[in-house]
Amino acid sequence: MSASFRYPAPSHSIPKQTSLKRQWVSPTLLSFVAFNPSNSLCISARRCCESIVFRVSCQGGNVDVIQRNEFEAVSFGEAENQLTCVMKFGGSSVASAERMREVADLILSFPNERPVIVLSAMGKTTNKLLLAGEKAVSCDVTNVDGLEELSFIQELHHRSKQLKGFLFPFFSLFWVLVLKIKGHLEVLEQLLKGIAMMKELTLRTKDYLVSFGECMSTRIFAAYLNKIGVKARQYDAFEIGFITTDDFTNADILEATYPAVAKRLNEDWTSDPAIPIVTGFLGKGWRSGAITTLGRGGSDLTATTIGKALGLQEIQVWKDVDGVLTCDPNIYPHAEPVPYLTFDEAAELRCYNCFAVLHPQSMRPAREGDIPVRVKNSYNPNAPGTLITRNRDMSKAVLTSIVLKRNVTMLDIVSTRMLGQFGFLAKVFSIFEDLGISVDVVATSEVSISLTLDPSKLWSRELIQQASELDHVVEELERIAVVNLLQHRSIISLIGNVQRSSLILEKAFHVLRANGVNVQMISQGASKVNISLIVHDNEAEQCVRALHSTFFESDLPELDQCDSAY
Ligand SMILES: Nc1ncnc2c1ncn2[C@@H]1O[C@H](COP(=O)(O)OP(=O)(O)O)[C@@H](O)[C@H]1O
Ligand SMILES: N[C@@H](CC(=O)OP(=O)(O)O)C(=O)O
Repeated sequence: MSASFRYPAPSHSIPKQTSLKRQWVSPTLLSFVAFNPSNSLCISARRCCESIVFRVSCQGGNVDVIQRNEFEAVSFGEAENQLTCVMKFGGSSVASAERMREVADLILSFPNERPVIVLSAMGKTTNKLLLAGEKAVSCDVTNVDGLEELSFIQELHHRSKQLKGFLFPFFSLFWVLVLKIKGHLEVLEQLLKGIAMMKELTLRTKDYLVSFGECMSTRIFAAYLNKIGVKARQYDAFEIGFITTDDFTNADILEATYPAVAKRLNEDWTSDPAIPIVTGFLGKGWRSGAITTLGRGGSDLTATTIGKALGLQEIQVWKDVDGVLTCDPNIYPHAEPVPYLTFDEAAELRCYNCFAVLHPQSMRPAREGDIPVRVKNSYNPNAPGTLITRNRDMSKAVLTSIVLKRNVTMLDIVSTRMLGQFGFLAKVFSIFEDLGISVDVVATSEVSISLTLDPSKLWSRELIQQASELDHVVEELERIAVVNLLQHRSIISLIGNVQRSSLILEKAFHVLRANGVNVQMISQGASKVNISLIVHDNEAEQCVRALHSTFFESDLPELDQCDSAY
């Protein structure tokens, strides 16, 4: 088939009075997948349990089937037309075979896009893989095949590759897929046996272990698209130029990634157009050559990296919520979608030790490439979602969102005045640098510093479990200061309009006082988009709810009045 097909909008792709024979196309006519300018259409349809690709001509409004091709995929897009956008689907969007089918329909409902698809592992596969690895460490090799998590993963992926409702002929793509997925599941079982034998699970092994999730989901999805007649090509990110640091479980993407990824995807697209289906979350360590991961939720970063690398028009991040919400809906169910955000605001939504809506680093490539990011709900595609861009109209904006980070460690460090002010600050930060620990929120006076430790680095190094490492930090600091280590604290970040920070603070403190909460530290970052308040863990959720109802559920004073007042 020609490479000049393009899929049209289902609504206008085929005349209403279509005379496609009913025995061929049942009422379950699914999606129109390709179209060429000479008025011939390729249609993917489902009849009973069968997937069919039709090629029809629709000259003069009459539709005649000119070819019924059940097993050959049609080319997608025109070679001379470049890829247009990235669509990233998270685990919640592709939690089952049925969901994969819905996501495929969703992709096909954007007729003018030539997308790169980034997929996460199906559902909770990453969590299950990690749990299986941890259990394997303390289990006998002979018991590994009985691990509940392994059975769950095997069952989920076996079921998905069969994609109920689609009969595949012998020697078709389906059998290639069966063998590939079977191969992955076998290697996974061997890996878990290896962990059980060695009785250790290093960070490097952890990354290899979780990579099975994305490697399998993308293979299943690409095979499914091909089966319904949409030509797709699967890619493992670590094979196409995603070069990272060797910080296993929390690797950073290196600059070399951008040209390498662009070259590979563009060249393949130009020579043989097929929708790229790329594994999210994964990379290759530049020194070790081993598989790395970008930190939990890292597929968002994969998507924005591809967007920047290819200079695409838009990055779409499809989730299970109606966009970025005014706060975490698990904390407060009345959270509402935020229609517009700037990259700076979105970057401040990061949350290392809780499940944030966007990966903490994912805004960087989008901002650098100035590519709009749209956060959408794959369960509710009609919801407008959130559009994230460089600038937005801030004239009516006060508070945008509230982020809660729980279980944070805080240090109060008071100088013993052995060093001058500059010397003191420099020494404190050099201690953190030497120990490889990043700090998150900081507030200083001439002789004291209060700070919270950035849990992302602590977690990746598993320092949280190793209290001795924290003791070591304190020991080092005690050479120059009196140190108070405070645990079980929460950071409440108020992301809002810089121009209205006094209004935000006034309101926030009024609410906190009314709730009898004592703020232990306050900091406004250099970006000024974020005001952070540190409170005790056990007061935090109540604070978020109270702040939410004040800022988002009741009327704020007229902004003109605020402007003249501040
Ligand atoms: N401010 C927020 N806005 C939207 N979702 C949030 C927010 N804070 C936390 N979340 C949580 O983030 C989830 C979506 O992120 P994630 O699970 O990483 O999605 P996916 O796996 O689909 O990429 C939501 O289901 C919600 O529970
Ligand atoms: N599967 C990985 C990467 C990822 O981005 O997932 P999700 O898009 O489902 O948050 C994780 O669970 O962390």
